[in-house]
Amino acid sequence: MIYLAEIDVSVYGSKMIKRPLILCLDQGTTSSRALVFNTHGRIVALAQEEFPQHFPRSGWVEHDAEDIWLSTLRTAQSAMAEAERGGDAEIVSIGITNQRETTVTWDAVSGDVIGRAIVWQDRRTADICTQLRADGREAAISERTGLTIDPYFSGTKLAWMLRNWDRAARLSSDGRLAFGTVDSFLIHRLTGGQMHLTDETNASRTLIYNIQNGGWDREIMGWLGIGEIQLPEVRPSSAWFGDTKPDLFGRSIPIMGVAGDQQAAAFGQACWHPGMVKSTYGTGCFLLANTGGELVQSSNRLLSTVACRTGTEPQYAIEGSIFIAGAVSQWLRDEMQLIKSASDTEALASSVESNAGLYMVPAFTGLGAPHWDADARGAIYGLTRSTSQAELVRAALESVAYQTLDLAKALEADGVKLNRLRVDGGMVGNNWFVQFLSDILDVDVDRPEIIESTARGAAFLAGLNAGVFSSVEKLEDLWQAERSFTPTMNSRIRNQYISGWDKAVKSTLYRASLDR
Ligand SMILES: Nc1ncnc2c1ncn2[C@@H]1O[C@H](COP(=O)(O)OP(=O)(O)O)[C@@H](O)[C@H]1O
Ligand SMILES: O=P(O)(O)OC[C@H](O)CO
Repeated sequence: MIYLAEIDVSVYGSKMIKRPLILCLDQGTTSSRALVFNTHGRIVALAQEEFPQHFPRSGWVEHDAEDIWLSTLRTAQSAMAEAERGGDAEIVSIGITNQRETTVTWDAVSGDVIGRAIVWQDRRTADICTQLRADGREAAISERTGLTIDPYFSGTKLAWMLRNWDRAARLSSDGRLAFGTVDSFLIHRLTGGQMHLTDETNASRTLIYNIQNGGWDREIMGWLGIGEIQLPEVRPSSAWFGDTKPDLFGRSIPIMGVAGDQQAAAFGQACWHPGMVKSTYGTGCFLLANTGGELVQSSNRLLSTVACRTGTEPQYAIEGSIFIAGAVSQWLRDEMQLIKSASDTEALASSVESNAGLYMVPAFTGLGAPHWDADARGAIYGLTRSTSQAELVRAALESVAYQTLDLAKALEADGVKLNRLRVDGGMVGNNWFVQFLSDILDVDVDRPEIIESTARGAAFLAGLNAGVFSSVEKLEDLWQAERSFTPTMNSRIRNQYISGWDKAVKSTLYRASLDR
């Protein structure tokens, strides 16, 4: 199979086709999106569906895996029909990128999903984490997995399912319980149950995968009480992950690239060299710094994680994970009903001159890096009789920038200086927020032309593997900044703002310690 990508005409088998395209399935926390990319890395079709979030108890977050599957399938079919309309273009390869850590189990024989998927934000396994720590497992888990013990990761979620769902326990003793992250579940469904696979970036978020030797860690599984389970086989991100079942898309299409959404975003942002940093603002915020072939262990409570690779050598990144970023706007819209749409936040925040001493710590599902406090809960400090809707909205947006600063400080303490930041994700459409971020970080912030970096990264992986893109170097030229934001804030005000935030976080952590 040869693709003459540069001139946009290809030979596919014996058939001449014009315009080879890549379909990317971007399965996020709040919506499933399907995007079709051409050989210039541009989007030619897009379909998106939000799906229900379930919050059955305080701190619990669930998805119905069938919603994940059906919304993925529908958006894929719709984007594909749009992109191939006219008959002069053809999708030749599929890339998958997904919300990470979210845990799905199914019956390996019937394919039936067991219970709901437990989402990465879910905190129900805090007790299992406390027990692991009490058993003295922290150092070994951190060294082998690059992660910290926290409910965020898949391992304790899987352990919880086995302890609490009779059907899961029964299937496990019969040797037919399959475990997977969302990529794995989608691959299983897309291939008609033929393939049980995952990629190494997703595996590296499970807490049961050893990133030092690249294999599932049976000892950690034993500590968690995870016995007989069918685990997915792990492949590099740019590899063959099976062909789709012919009846889904009218023909079989190869799945040629898979990556967790944050590693895919780093790849789509062309952060291919050590020291390059990107931060994605979707539901949460995830800052990844490329460390190349070096597995850097953080001394400042950041995570070590596997990055996408196209060569033979493993690649790594250091990551800071924040649980609530764009989700603050959703909370203002859905729970507080202060705004009609997330984009209303920009005009409201711009309408006030200063933050009026108001701070919101959005620890709705605990605090992630660098604090890792599963018991912390959200708080607002500095309310007065004159506090306005606009000030509250501004405090919510500001909190995302301060949380990023906390990550940047930890990164710097680990020896990686943040010189410049590439941003993407739904929230960076908000100019006020990106300017405030640049002011608080005191660095230039680049927003790329295509903010769908996650999908683009997965399309790059699948396209490189399919031969649609000839080399990583050529792809580097496709990255363009749409706008760069330069710091303009006076340093006295900046320091004053940061000091107010630091006190707000300290108070929140103190309060959590009183509740324990
Ligand atoms: N203009 C905006 N200002 C602030 N937040 C926004 C804006 N536009 C979108 N968001 C937030 O960004 C998130 C959507 O981003 P997206 O990258 O699609 O997330 P995900 O992949 O996690 O589903 C939502 O939480 C939404 O509230
Ligand atoms: O759905 P997103 O884009 O907020 O990403 C979720 C992350 O992968 C969780 O680790």
